[in-house]
Order: sequence, then C-alpha cells, then structure tokens
Amino acid sequence: MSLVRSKICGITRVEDALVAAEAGADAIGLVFYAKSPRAVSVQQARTIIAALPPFVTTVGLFVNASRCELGEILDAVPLDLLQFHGDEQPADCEGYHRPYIKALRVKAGDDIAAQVARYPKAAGILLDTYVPGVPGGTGEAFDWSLVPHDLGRPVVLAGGLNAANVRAAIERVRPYAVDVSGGVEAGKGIKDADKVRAFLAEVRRTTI
Ligand SMILES: O=C(O)c1ccccc1NCC(=O)[C@H](O)[C@H](O)COP(=O)(O)O
Repeated sequence: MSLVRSKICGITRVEDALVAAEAGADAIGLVFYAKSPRAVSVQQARTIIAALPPFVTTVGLFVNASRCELGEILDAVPLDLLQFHGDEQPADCEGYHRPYIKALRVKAGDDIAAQVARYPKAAGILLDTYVPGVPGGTGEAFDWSLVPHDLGRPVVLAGGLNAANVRAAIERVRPYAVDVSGGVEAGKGIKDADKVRAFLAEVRRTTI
C-alpha cells in the first residue's frame, strides 16, 4: 500500500501556497509562462517560496523558455524541480543542475512509451491533456485508459482533476503523484481553500 503524492499547481498567492502546504501538498507549481493567466513574476515567486514551511517542493513550469531566460529565473528563484511543458528536447531540459519533469500531452494514438523513452534523465513524466495550442492548465481530463500500465518511471497524472474524480483517476492509472490546477480554483490562478483541502483529503484517502 502506498500513498500518492500531490502537487497544487498555478499558485500565484502566498495565502494559497500556505493553504496547500498546511493541507499536505507535497509540492506547489509556479508558472513562468507569460501567456498563462497563472503566470508569476520572479518577485512573486520569491515571496511565495520564502513564505513556505519546510518540506514542500517548489516546481517551476516552463514552455519553450530560452536557456538565458531559464538561467536568469534560476539565479533569482529557489526552485527545487523544473517542469517542461513545451517542445523541449532532452538536451533543452538538462544542464540546470536541477531534476526535471517532462510533461507529455496525451491524445489517442500516441505512443506514450516511446515518448517517455526519449527522456531517460527525467525524474518523472507528467501526463496531461492534449488541447491544441494549450500547453497546460486545460482543466480537461483525458482518457486515462490510454496510459500504459508500466511506463517504468514515476508518473504524475494531470489534466482536469478535482476532488470528485481524483480517486477514480488514481485507481485507474496508479500514478506516483497527481497534479491539479483548475479543479481547485475559484478563478484562474486563485485557489479555493475548501477545494484544495477536499482534493488533498481525497488523495490521502486513496491508497494503491
Ligand atoms: O496551469 C497553467 O496555466 C499552465 C500554463 C502553461 C503550461 C503549464 C501550465 N500548467 C501546468 C500544470 O502542471 C497544470 O497543473 C496541469 O496542466 C493541469 O492543469 P488542470 O487541468 O487545470 O488541472
């Protein structure tokens, strides 16, 4: 029996980060993609991270950022883990002296195992919903039956999760972790404390 870890993503406010941490989130996600309504500035990110209690992993999310841009952010923001949501090739994800997660957007007909095999140095693979032109944060779930049973890597399941469907998602996919953004919000980038707590409580009640 094992517990599934959880990340609350798209955090833009200190108060939301503290609610997530106090409710048991293992990680928070900070979006450094200007086109996202959940994007944070370097200063916002520094303030949020400085307010966190210990033992909460900080994850920076990027979409095809240049090495220069990413390096500047890492010089200023204490991120534990990187998460790449664009067309990044393996070489684009390495060399930052940080573990990274590669996000793959799933659609019928994809060879997920082959895509995973292209990132042997990734600490984990995040499986998210494919919506044309939307790199992440779609708020839509994908067909979990598309996920192969054993990808041989820590899988983070994302895409349209919420307190009502996360148990079924975990039981179907048996992921290492789950990730949520829209399903715990009152508005884009504004988390709803009760939804955050309900989501994390449901994850804790679900063992695999
Ligand atoms: O959340 C965003 O706005 C976002 C924008 C661009 C790239 C990635 C983004 N989010 C990444 C995440 O890990 C989200 O939590 C994940 O896509 C799930 O989002 P949701 O379907 O809203 O739960």
